[in-house]
Amino acid sequence: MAAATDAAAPAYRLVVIRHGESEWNKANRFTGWKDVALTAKGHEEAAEAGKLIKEAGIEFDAVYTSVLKRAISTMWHVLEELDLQWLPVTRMWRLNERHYGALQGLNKAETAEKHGADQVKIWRRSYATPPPPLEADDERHPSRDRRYAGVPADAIPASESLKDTVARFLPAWETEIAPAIRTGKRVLIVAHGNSLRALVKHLDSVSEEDIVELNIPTGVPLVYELDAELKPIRHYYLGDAEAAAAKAAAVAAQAAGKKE
Ligand SMILES: O=C(O)[C@H](O)COP(=O)(O)O
Repeated sequence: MAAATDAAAPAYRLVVIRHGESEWNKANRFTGWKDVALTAKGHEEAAEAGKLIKEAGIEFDAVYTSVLKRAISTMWHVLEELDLQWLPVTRMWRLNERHYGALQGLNKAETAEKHGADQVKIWRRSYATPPPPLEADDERHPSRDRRYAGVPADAIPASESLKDTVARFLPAWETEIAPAIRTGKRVLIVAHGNSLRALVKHLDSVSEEDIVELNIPTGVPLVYELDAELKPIRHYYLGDAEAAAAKAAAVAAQAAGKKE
């Protein structure tokens, strides 16, 4: 795609979507790399995301997603709504959700009751503080999951801060996704709340202070219009902006939410 001549006209457009509601989103549990499925509502959200993209007349040439089924299933719904099931898909562990360490499986509200709301907000939204790690011999440790067999042992996390997530996400962006966009490929990324926070922080140069208050809603297409240097000109959610903002606020409030 030629670089835009009009300053307001984007050179490129990127669409990113957080997966639809998952079983552990519904149960208000820390999920991270636990490979949970979408709920019925999550499947509906994913199909609705595809419909919104189709109504907006947006097309794609390449799709990137994680190796977790809540993102992969969301991608399938979107491609089905667009009748683009044939598109090339790249599944990358680097697009996985942030690893939540030993918090994975715990209820967020119960964890806030036990450790305090401030501590949970630090674990969920701070930039450089990781959650407590998994022990190496924990059966949940990713080194025991054959889908990560090709990942160097020192790259497999037992817990991740957002800073760690940015550091392992960016090689995927710099070496595969951004070059594809620069060749003119119209790209869709279907990923996770915190791996997308990592991308948004990079794209918009969000400060370590401001990133604390950024939350990504499930299943709502986020459109980035980029200039020739892949710098954002503007970004916006498709569909009802107030509904997207309300969903993002609900994500922020989960630590005070549902107990099991
Ligand atoms: O991994 C999870 O628990 C969620 O997908 C993201 O959780 P968070 O919004 O609490 O970071």
